[in-house]
Amino acid sequence: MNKTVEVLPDQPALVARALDLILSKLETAIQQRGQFTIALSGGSTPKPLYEAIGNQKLTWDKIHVFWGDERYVVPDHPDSNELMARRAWLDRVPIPAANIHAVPTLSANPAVDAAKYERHLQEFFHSVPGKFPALDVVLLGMGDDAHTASLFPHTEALKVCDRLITVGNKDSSQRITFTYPFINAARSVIFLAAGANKRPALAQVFASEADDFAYPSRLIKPQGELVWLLDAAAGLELKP
Ligand SMILES: O=C(O)[C@H](O)[C@@H](O)[C@H](O)[C@H](O)COP(=O)(O)O
Repeated sequence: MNKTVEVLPDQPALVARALDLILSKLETAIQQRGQFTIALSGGSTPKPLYEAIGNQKLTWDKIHVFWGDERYVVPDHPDSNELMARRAWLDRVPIPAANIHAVPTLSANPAVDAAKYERHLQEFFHSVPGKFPALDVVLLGMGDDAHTASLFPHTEALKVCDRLITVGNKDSSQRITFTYPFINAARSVIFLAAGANKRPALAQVFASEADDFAYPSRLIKPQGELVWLLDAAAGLELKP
């Protein structure tokens, strides 16, 4: 694992750096493999990044968008990660509808939809059960409790290591999430974390010893590249 930690002066600088990184990986991926695959995170931090990507002139037919996690709500629900990304970016660019690989949430059974998303990913990547296909980029945020995607502390989702997709739980609300082994198969994992409220969780995630199940972002150790992009408020005391 190749880990880098960058502390940017503020959130606009963090977004600008994330955009640079993603555009560079997009260009390399399309040159080398003819397509670019990215999994998006929800939350508030990435929204300006999605808006910035939506302002770019890119070869949209070669770009495929997935979600690393999704709330178990209908796609037009205000909590939907898909809705946020569509409004901020995807509905503003000529990306083919087939390139937007939204998480299914309409079967009224999260486990059924998780399995459905897994099958879709396996078909897209021509992979077989037991293999973890590599996305070019998985974008992640981190909650104040050190959760990432919908992998929350001390939940069953953290024990799922033989699937790509599973059901996550935040208190009583159900989610669909990449498993941590699937995230770790990515060529690049980019965390975006901003705000002083992230400091206590970051201290645990970066500590040499701590309980991975209490601080799930610790489980993210990709075979490829791990990049933490922090603003100064979040990264002030970090000794990478
Ligand atoms: O569906 C979600 O909410 C996200 O995927 C979640 O994991 C998010 O990334 C973190 O909670 C950080 O959220 P902020 O960016 O708002 O701090």
